[in-house]
Amino acid sequence: MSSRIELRGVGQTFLVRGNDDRQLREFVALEGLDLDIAAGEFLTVVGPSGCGKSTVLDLIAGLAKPTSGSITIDGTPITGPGLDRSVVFQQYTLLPWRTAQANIEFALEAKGGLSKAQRQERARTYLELVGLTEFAGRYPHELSGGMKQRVAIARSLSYQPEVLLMDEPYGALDAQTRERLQEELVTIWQRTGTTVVFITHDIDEAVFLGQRVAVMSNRPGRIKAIVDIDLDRSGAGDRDVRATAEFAAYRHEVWTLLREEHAPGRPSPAHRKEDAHVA
Ligand SMILES: Nc1ncnc2c1ncn2[C@@H]1O[C@H](COP(=O)(O)OP(=O)(O)OP(=O)(O)O)[C@@H](O)[C@H]1O
Repeated sequence: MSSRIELRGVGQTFLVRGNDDRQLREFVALEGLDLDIAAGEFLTVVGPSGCGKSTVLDLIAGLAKPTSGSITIDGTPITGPGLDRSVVFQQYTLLPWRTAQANIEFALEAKGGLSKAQRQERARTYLELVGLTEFAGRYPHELSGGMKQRVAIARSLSYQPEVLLMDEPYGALDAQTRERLQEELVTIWQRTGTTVVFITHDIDEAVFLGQRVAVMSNRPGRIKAIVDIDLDRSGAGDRDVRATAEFAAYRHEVWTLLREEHAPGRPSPAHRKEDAHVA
């Protein structure tokens, strides 16, 4: 239940109005972006604000078409949204008039192909996976922010997508809830083998979650470097993986790459583009 995704020479140009003359002009958000995402991998994406992270995710989701280049999933061009891919956004997009369980069932109804009993069973299974069995009957306003996001994740996983696309899904959560959900997500990913692409501003989050961290350059966005992360996350709930020396070293590597983007004239000698694994 996983898919391989390839982006080749992807460019995205938007037409925007100039501040002064209000004339339409081209705005290059992405240019010549190459990226390979292996089947079943957990890839995190970091980059300066406005570098095009969400644009990349929208393109993979099929919510937009690139101006140039190609994007394929298992060799087939992506031409629009599909049930093989599911997106989780920062805002909890739950229906307020439906319970947690009914929100998931509703999404499965839209997908089709399952009887009512199967939908109910599937919704229960995924609520259990995110630890919300006891809250199945609650409405969104009766849930905490972290719980709502867990329902949104359970709903996305319930379609059993091959690819889970996550755009800053934990951005609005407090630090402790965020860490717990990161650990839960790693466990779910290990169990399901889904391909995950996860966008974040948070370097710790990117290092903790990703098997690889893709660092994007300033606009126009490209993949500047890929950092392979080899961390033992087993027992992450009991062991503070984030406090280990390995974690700190990876964190520093990603931080330095990002730092160069904020001060592009002064690359650090240890992390010049040619020293890193450039995708
Ligand atoms: N539909 C659009 N029309 C015009 N410009 C757009 C559109 N969508 C995105 N942009 C511009 O493209 C650039 C990349 O936007 P995007 O949201 O992908 O960046 P990002 O890296 O996700 O940003 P952030 O980290 O701040 O969320 C930004 O400068 C944004 O203003």
